[in-house]
Amino acid sequence: MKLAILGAAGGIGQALALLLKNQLPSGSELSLYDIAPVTPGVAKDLSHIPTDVKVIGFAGEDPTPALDGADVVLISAGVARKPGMDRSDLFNINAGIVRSLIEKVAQTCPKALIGIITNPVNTTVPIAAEVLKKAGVYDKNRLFGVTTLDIIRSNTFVAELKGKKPQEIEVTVIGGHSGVTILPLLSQIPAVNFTEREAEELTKRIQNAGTEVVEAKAGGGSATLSMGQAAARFGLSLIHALNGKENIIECAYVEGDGEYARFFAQPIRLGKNGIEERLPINIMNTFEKNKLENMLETLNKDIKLGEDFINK
Ligand SMILES: NC(=O)C1=CN([C@@H]2O[C@H](COP(=O)(O)OP(=O)(O)OC[C@H]3O[C@@H](n4cnc5c(N)ncnc54)[C@H](O)[C@@H]3O)[C@@H](O)[C@H]2O)C=CC1
Ligand SMILES: O=C([O-])CC(=O)C(=O)O
Repeated sequence: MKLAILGAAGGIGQALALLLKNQLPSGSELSLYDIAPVTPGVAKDLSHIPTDVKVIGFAGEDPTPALDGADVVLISAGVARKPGMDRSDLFNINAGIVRSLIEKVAQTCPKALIGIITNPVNTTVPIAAEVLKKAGVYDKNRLFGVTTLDIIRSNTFVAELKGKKPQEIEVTVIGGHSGVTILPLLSQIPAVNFTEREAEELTKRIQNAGTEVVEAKAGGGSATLSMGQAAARFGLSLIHALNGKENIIECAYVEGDGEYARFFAQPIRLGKNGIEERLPINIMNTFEKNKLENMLETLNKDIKLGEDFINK
């Protein structure tokens, strides 16, 4: 299997590449691309780690050589937030970057499973879908907005609050990937109960966790290491599913049945063709139902912005 990272020289890209060099199945290929000239050097550096994963690096304007034959493409190319910015402030720069990279994916490896990390995810995923559609190669089972960071953060924060082991908690997080559109289904965690106040405060912390990191990094960027871990988990799930492993469940921001919005983060079962099944979203309590209701206007606006960017 070949996995390509676009944006591989960045904070997320390098952390992700390191984790994948160590965790991809034996015989895999890791292909690194970034406009930054350091990228072949990042690949060279990683190539000295003794695992049976081949790493090659490409820099410059054209990602085509890096994409050639890729089975999975993870995209973290673009700019990150600084304090005072909202994820939507990244749209002006990142929308064009995602468009041009996806055009190359459509030409070079149209069957690849694509994971979009670049923010604003609520909007960059619809952009990618529309570009692929225009190229005649869109398959809604193969395009994912990577929201795994919301899940691993939720697992950590719930475990902290309830004195549990974080590895034993798995929270379903639905909606999108910004502010009010991030909705952890705390009521669905087995054997863990929250007071109304705990649920309110924890939901707010999970929704603001990206900002927590942006402020703590004081102008030096946003989450890169935890995101590297999240993207490695998601990328490995895609690779294992392509390799035939069954019953791999992840939450991701994907095109679904449109019940709430055209794109919606939800639990999915992965397989050899990407999404095998969109799993039902379990019954929510009133608190969560209200939060869901309240996010939809924002989420649908974010989606339309992406669709219009390509179609208008
Ligand atoms: N989905 C999620 O949960 C998360 C998403 N992000 C987003 O991920 C993106 C990347 O974040 P970082 O790695 O921290 O940023 P970074 O600035 O460290 O790295 C971005 C990399 O993209 C490269 N790049 C820019 N334009 C490019 C192009 N046209 N082609 C190829 N490479 C290009 C840059 O040279 C740089 O190496 C940001 O948009 C950030 O908001 C960050 C954290 C979580
Ligand atoms: O907050 C940001 O800008 C980066 C991000 O998406 C996250 O950390 O969840």
